[in-house]
Amino acid sequence: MKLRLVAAQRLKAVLAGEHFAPLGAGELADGRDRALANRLITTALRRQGQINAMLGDLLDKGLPAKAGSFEAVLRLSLAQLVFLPDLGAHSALFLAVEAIKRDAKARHLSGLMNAVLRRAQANSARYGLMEEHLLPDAFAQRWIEAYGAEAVARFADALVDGAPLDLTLRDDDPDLIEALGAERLLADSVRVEIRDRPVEALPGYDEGRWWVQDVAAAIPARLLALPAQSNVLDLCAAPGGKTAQLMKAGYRVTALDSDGTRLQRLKANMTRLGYAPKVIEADAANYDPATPFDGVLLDAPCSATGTFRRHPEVLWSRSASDIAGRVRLQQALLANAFRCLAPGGTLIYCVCSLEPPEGEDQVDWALSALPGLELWPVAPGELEGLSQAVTERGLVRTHPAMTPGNGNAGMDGFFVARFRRTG
Ligand SMILES: C[S@@+](CC[C@H](N)C(=O)[O-])C[C@H]1O[C@@H](n2cnc3c(N)ncnc32)[C@H](O)[C@@H]1O
Repeated sequence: MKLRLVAAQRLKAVLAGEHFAPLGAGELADGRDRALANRLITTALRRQGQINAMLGDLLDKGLPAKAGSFEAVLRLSLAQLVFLPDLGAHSALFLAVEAIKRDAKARHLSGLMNAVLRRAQANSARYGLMEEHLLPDAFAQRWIEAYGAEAVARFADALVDGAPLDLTLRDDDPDLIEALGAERLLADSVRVEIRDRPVEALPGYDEGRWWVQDVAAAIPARLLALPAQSNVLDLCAAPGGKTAQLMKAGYRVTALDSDGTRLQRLKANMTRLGYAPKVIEADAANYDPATPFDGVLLDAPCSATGTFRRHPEVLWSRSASDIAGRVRLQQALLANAFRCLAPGGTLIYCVCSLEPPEGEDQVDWALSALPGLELWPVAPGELEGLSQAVTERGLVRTHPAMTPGNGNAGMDGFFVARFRRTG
C-alpha cells in the first residue's frame, strides 16, 4: 500500500508538470518496493497515450475535478491491469480502492474507482492493443514528415522499451568495460545492457572513471576538434556531461549555466571525476567575456523531445507554443554564443530535440542573422559507426530508431551543427 501511495504522489507531480525522476531510497527504503513502484510509474508514463484513450472510453463524464490522488491511482492501476499482468489484477483493483479511501479528497470516489477498474479488466485485452495511441498525434505526424513512417514506428517501440544506460569513459580501460558488463558503442561511449544495481554501485563510480551520458549526447563535444589547451566556453553546461568531455579533451574550460542548483550538481560531478573547470553562474544570453573563446559549445534548452525514452512525460507536456518560445530563446543564445567567439573560432550548437524548428531551421536562421558565421560541415568519417547520422549539409541528426556501433539499438534524438566564425 505504501508503495502505491508514494508512486501515486510521484505520478501526480509529473502529470502536473514536474520532470520525471525515479523514486530513490529516501522515498522508499525497501529496494524491491522501490523497483516495483518505479515500474508502475514508468509504465503509466510510457503508456500515457493509451491510458488517455482508455480513460476516454471508461469515464463518460471525464475525470472528476478536485479529486486528490484519484487520477494518479487510477492511471497506475490501469497500467498494472493492462500492461503488467504479472503483478495480478486483484491487487490492482483492491489496492487502488484502498489507496483512495486514505485520501480525504478522493475517498468519496471509491465506488467509481471500483466500477471503472472492473470495466477496464473486462476490456484489458482490447486496451492492450491500442498501439496507435502511444505517441501523441501531433508529434507522430510531424515526425513522420521529418523521419519517415518506419522510423516513427520504431520510436513507439523505443518509448515502450525505455533507454539502456550509456556511459562516457574517463579511463578507456578494457578491464573496466568488462567489469561493467558494457559494450563499446562509439569512441569512448559504452552501453551497459543489463543493469542489476543503482548507478552509484557500478564499478568505477566512486573513483570517477566514467559518467552517465547517452551516446547521442556525447557526439557534440567531440566535434569541436580544437588543439589541447584551447579556451572553450561551455554554455548551458549543467549538470556537466559535456563539460567533462571538454576537460577530458584537454581544453581550458569555462562552464556557464544560469541555474545555481544545477551548477552545484555540475561541481559535485566534476569533483567525482577529478576535473576543475572554471564555473560561472550567469545568463548565457548576455554573458560578456573579457577575452573571446577559441571554441563555444551551446547545448541550448529545448523541448527535450529527443529524451522521451527516459522522460516520456515530455511528449505530453510540450505544446507548439512551448516549442516556439524555446526557438526564440535558442536564437538569443546563439547570437550571444557567436559574440563570445574569437575570429577563426568554432561554435557547436546542439539540442536534445527531435523538432526541426529547434535544429535544422536554426542553422538557416543563424547563417542569415549572424554575418561572419559559416557552416563547418561534419564529414561522415568523423562519426565512424554512425555516419548515417550525418546529413547532406554536414549536420548531425540522431533519433531513437538509429543504431550506433555494432547493432545495439537506440539513442536519444539529438541535433548538432558546427560553425566557424570568419570575422
Ligand atoms: C540541456 S541542459 C544542459 C545539459 C548539459 N550541457 C550537459 O551536457 O550535461 C540545458 C541547461 O541550460 C540551462 N539554461 C537555460 N537557460 C539558460 C540561460 N539563459 N543561460 C544559461 N543557462 C541556461 C539550464 O539551467 C540547463 O542546465
